[in-house]
Amino acid sequence: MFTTVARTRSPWFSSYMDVKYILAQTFLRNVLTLHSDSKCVVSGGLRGFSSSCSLSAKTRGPTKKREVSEKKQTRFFVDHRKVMLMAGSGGKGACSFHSEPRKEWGGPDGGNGGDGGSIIIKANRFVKSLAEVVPVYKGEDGQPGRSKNCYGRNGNPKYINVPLGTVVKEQGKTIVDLSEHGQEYLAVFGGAGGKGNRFFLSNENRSPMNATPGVKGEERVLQLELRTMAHAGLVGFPNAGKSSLLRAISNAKPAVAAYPFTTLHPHVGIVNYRDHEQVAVADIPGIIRGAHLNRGLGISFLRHIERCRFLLFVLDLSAPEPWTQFQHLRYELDQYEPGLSTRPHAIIANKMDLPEAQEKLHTLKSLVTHRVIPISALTGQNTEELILHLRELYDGYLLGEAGGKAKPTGM
Ligand SMILES: Nc1nc2c(ncn2[C@@H]2O[C@H](COP(=O)(O)OP(=O)(O)OP(=O)(O)O)[C@@H](O)[C@H]2O)c(=O)[nH]1
Ligand SMILES: [Mg+2]
Repeated sequence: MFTTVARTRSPWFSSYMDVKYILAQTFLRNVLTLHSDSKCVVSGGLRGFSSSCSLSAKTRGPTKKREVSEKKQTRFFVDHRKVMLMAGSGGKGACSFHSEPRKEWGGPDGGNGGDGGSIIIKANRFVKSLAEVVPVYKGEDGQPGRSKNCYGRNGNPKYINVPLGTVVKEQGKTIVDLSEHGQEYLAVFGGAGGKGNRFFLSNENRSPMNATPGVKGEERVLQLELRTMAHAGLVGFPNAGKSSLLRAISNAKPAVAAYPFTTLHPHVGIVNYRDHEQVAVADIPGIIRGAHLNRGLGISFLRHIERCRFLLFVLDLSAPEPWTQFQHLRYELDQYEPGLSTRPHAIIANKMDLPEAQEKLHTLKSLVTHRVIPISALTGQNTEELILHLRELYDGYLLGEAGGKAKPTGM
């Protein structure tokens, strides 16, 4: 249409318009090609032109949330922290005298300073580790008092949110165990605000000149330690199949791989029963012989099973002498806390799907006095027996220890 109209005017004008038209078309084609891999609407120089190219976005399908690797997760999982807490100091009191026309000596009117803000440690079930806790906290200072009897504002309290199961310690001594959502511990008190000279007005002294400074806020160095809360703890050598077992019996999805020390921090899974009872099971990193001498990952993470009411020793029946694993595990547990291995427990003989396992099972049963439950976490073989036994242990705990309160220490 362009060219037809143009030709009626002059040949020069016509070729000029032709070139412009071609250029405009090329430009639009380029823009469309550039954006063709994403949903876009291009509005060209020509009025009313629009083109949607959302097709490629549709064919891409729903975007999948990428799984975070165990190693990356561990970077965000912190189970102990040392913190220095400095509460806010009180604001100083003011020293001033009221003065206005024809009332020159109106008396003292210096207001008091505000109190400093305290620091409170609060258990929050939405917080999963101590990674967000910083080394130093400083409370808000109170505002100073002012003339005309104006009091300074109090400093706002500062909250440190910690996960449930955080133990607060000072110089190694446990002060408080924050195990319930919303539970608070007032760690450091803010300093009291100073008094203004109005406060010192008396019949003896009609024009007090003194005002006091605010009190300095309290200071403390505390250790925060997270102890996972679960009813049962899975204890075993690396690669024994603890994480596979937790996956098989609960809703948790810890990483599973054929190399040792796949699990680097504890995972808690919930085993649900028909009567709506729930038993929490914790999978912790693998323990090796000499772990108490800091071999492997050490045994410091055993703090996570300190609260567990019963233990499940997971043995790898594909290993040469699986019964020795049981002895070594008990020894390492007792090195961490004497008597820890004597808690109610069961032995889980894992990897029963492998051919050599059956023979070793007989030997294992003849060597130990405790109940042995043969299973295969990989195929799910006999996991029902384990789930039922877990319930027996749980019920025994309810009857014996808690007298009806179905919670591990502090849960
Ligand atoms: N054949 C067989 N292999 C299993 C079984 N359970 C676990 N495995 C394999 O053993 C390897 C280790 O399993 P994990 O569940 O990661 O072992 P883990 O005890 O959690 O290991 P760490 O986290 O390193 O302490 C994986 O390759 C699993 O597939 C089983 O019942 N049978
Ligand atoms: Mg594991």
